[in-house]
Amino acid sequence: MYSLPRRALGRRAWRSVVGGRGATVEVSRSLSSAAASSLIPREQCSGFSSCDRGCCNAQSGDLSKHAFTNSRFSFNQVRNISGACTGRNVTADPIYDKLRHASTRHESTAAAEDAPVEKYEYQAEVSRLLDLIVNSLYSNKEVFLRELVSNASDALDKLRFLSVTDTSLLDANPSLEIRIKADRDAGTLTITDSGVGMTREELIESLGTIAHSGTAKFLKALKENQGSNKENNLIGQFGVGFYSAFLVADKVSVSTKSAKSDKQFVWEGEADTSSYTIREETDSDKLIPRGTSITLHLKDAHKFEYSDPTKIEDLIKNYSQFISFPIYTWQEKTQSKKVQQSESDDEVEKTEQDKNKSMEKSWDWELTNDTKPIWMRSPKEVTPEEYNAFYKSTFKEYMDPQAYTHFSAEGEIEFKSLLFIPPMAPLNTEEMWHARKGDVRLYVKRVFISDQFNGELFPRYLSFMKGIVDSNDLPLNVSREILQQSRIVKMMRQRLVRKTFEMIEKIAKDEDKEAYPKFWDVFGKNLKLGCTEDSPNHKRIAPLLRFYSSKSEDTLMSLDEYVERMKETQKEIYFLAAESIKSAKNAPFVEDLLNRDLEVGEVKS
Ligand SMILES: Nc1ncnc2c1ncn2[C@@H]1O[C@H](COP(=O)(O)OP(=O)(O)OP(=O)(O)O)[C@@H](O)[C@H]1O
Repeated sequence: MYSLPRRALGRRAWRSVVGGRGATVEVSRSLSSAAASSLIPREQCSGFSSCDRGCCNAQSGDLSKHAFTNSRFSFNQVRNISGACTGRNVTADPIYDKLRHASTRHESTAAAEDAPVEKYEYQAEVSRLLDLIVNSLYSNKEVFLRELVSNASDALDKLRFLSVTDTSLLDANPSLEIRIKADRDAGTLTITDSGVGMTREELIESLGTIAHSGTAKFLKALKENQGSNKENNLIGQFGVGFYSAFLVADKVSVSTKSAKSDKQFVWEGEADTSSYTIREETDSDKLIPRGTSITLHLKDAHKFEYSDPTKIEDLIKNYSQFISFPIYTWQEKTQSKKVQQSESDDEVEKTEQDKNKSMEKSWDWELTNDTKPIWMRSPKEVTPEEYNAFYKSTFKEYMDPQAYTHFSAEGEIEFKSLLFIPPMAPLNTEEMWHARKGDVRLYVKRVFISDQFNGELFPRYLSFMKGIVDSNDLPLNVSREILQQSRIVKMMRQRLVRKTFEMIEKIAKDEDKEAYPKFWDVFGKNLKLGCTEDSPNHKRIAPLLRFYSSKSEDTLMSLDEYVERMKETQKEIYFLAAESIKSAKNAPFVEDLLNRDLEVGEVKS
């Protein structure tokens, strides 16, 4: 009864059922590749030919080759790398050498004899973003800590994953942790992780360009909302990643030692400038075994608040309680201390307590979060507030999910999962039909593997789902190819889809009659697409479809309700693809059906 054959729908209506043309639109190029295509070809590059030593032209071919193959370098960065042509052997890194040699500006200033400071220009988009952040009136500035801790956690995840195949990466420091130190006297806040760290090129690539999804999305939304007063709220909605440090700091310094390199580098940026610097760390007191240490030099207006260890502890508990690595904060402790008993007469006067103890203040690291992943806990122990908080902190969302489910699959395959239906569709409608990085995080035995396998775990029409999947059966070195051929993954996918339907069905039966229309408004198109793309689940999806009709003009109705109202002699379901119920009713042949008291459904065209 529910099958909707293409013939019966007609071309226009069919298109509307499968989601319209939008369903096949490709995601537009990312900002990073757009940046790559805007790189200036060698022959147009004045920067190369102005080298006063005449050596850069000879090398520029190498540079442009590098620039075009590495989409994240903008020409500005390439051109402004300083220290060029000095012949100084700053680093053995071949890419860096090429960039350095090709540069024509000589802006390096030697901070120490052997550690020249290299100055770089930000990509234009970053400058714009920084300008917005620095001058932002966005009041919820504390989100910066959530962003930096989440980056630290990502860096630890990356290291843990790499160390599965190369245990030597952990040699320098076996512990995987985050430490946060608020220093009242210095007015600084330092977040240190023992994660994967960054090489010099990674620093340039990551902290000088916009090559990552969250910030790119932010900029896109910003463009779409230009001139409106929504700009400040967008910071909260999208998160601006690392750059959010400038919400509270006027200078940020990042000291980082990659697991892949034997050198440590320091990146420094200040608010209100269009450039940043990088130098090698040579001070032996400041060397770290591996990882990244980010120091925020707090703005005067925020010094008091964010150099307060208690405030930092509260923020971590609030925003980052679900990070699965230990987060230690530097806290002052008051301990009772035993004192030597004096035999003098004066001492006899003191109370017993005073005699034996006095209070002692000291500073120490204190574990501030619970490191057991929420999906490993029993659903009975987790509160709805915790699920909502987990959703918001993990997926950087600012609203609660519409629904969630937490379950373990046992038997032939074993995995645990926590799935969420978001409250809103992606702002960029083109993204609606594509698996987005970050939405489904795959773990194997608690080790984070990737957040780019949504397409393997969910069908396209459910690409809006977010969640965690932690498998006990997959190998740790799992790749997309393995996933695509794996029988285990096929079974996991079936279970995940089934659980998703259960959640949607639950919303449909919710006592709150507004809940399902709200869901339908956001994700109705997805279900229509599912109806045509997922024939094995056809019968499960069809009862979830909703329409307006000539007898239900203001309230969405289901096919079941239509069937219940059908006349005894009526054999067919009548429907029409139209822009609105009003235009459907005006269609000439509908009039005849209405005169015969037959109900006509409307499918949005
Ligand atoms: N603590 C860190 N350790 C290692 N790399 C880092 C660290 N912090 C930032 N990075 C690098 O800088 C990049 C940019 O960080 P940023 O927070 O701006 O965006 P993101 O985390 O990639 O994206 P999003 O904020 O959308 O999740 C990261 O992708 C990562 O490569």
